[in-house]
Amino acid sequence: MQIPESADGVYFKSGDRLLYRPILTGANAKKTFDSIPTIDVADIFSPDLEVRRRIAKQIGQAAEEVGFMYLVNPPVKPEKMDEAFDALKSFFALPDEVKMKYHVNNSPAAKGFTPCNPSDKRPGFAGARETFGMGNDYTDPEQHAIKTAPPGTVPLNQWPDEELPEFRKKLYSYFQDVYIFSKALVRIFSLALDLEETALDEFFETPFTDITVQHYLPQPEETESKQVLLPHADYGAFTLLAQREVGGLQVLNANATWVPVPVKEYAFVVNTGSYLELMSGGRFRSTVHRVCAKDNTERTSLPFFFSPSPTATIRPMVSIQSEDTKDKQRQIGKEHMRGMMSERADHPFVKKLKALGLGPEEYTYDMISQPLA
Ligand SMILES: O=C(O)CCC(=O)C(=O)O
Ligand SMILES: [Fe+2]
Repeated sequence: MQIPESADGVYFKSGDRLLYRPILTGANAKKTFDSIPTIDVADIFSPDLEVRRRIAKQIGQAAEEVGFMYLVNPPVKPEKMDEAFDALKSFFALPDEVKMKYHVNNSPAAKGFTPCNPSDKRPGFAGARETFGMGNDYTDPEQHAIKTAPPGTVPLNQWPDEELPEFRKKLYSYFQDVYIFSKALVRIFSLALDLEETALDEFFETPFTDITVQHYLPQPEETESKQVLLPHADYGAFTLLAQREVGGLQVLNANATWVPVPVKEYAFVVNTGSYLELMSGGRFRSTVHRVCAKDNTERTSLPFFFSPSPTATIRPMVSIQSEDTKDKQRQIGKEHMRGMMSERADHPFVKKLKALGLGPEEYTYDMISQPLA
């Protein structure tokens, strides 16, 4: 999808839709945020429900007013974050021909390495970044606590065990902690909607998890305004982003002004995505953001995308506040397949599905982990 540019507003992508927000100035300007709120979650596992409710109130307010927040003192230790970033640094430092062994085209779920390709015409990709991704793969024993793989399942994740024997262990150690944190946040969001604390649990029994690490490359000829990740809204339930040393993330407010999200060491930047927007009847916002290159430096960002189970069908769980979400329901597995089909036309798995003549209505998430006939 090409994203048009305009002097009067901002075009952005959400899932497979193109949306627009006008710049409002003077008398038209709305009351909106100009910074990202900070919330202390040190007591997220407190046995006292009232303490958890207090955290939920603050997080709910931030999700409604901004859609982005810093969560400080999270239950993921600084050492874990450092280990994950260090492991990623060693991965991206490998020679290209080694990284190419783990190319996303080897994985039906497009997990693994995507090289930086200057001729890649996809928005935000041209010469800007390379990525490494991992996510749901129940053939990995590290995920057996969530689920074991049904017979015939093919592996989806790819690990550079040969070159970096510690990489997988370090990334999984981080994954396990952010996973537990995310499950706790599901309950916090439930409380924030004045629901029973466990009311949303059933949607997240075997959640979609996805880490897609972005390694932004230095942009020697560019000024600060070069967009290296184009404006978009995340479509998951929520995202837990870890940043280290170099910033560049910006968030769009209601007047279409870009608000910076500078690095706060060892905090998570948490943003609510379109699935939680729908489940919250439009209360929690899926806010537009982008990344701009800065000072010709490289940057690595580590997002953990957390979504309902592929088998879940989500719906508004409280009264509807925004017309946008009226009467909507979404089948998560199908949404995922549609996203993959629209974003990765050149992927062999996507081509194979097309060759079989299957239309979007026939896609099921199981197709990804079972060999295609
Ligand atoms: O690199 C960042 O800081 C943000 C990444 C992001 O927004 C995304 O991957 O969806
Ligand atoms: Fe994002």
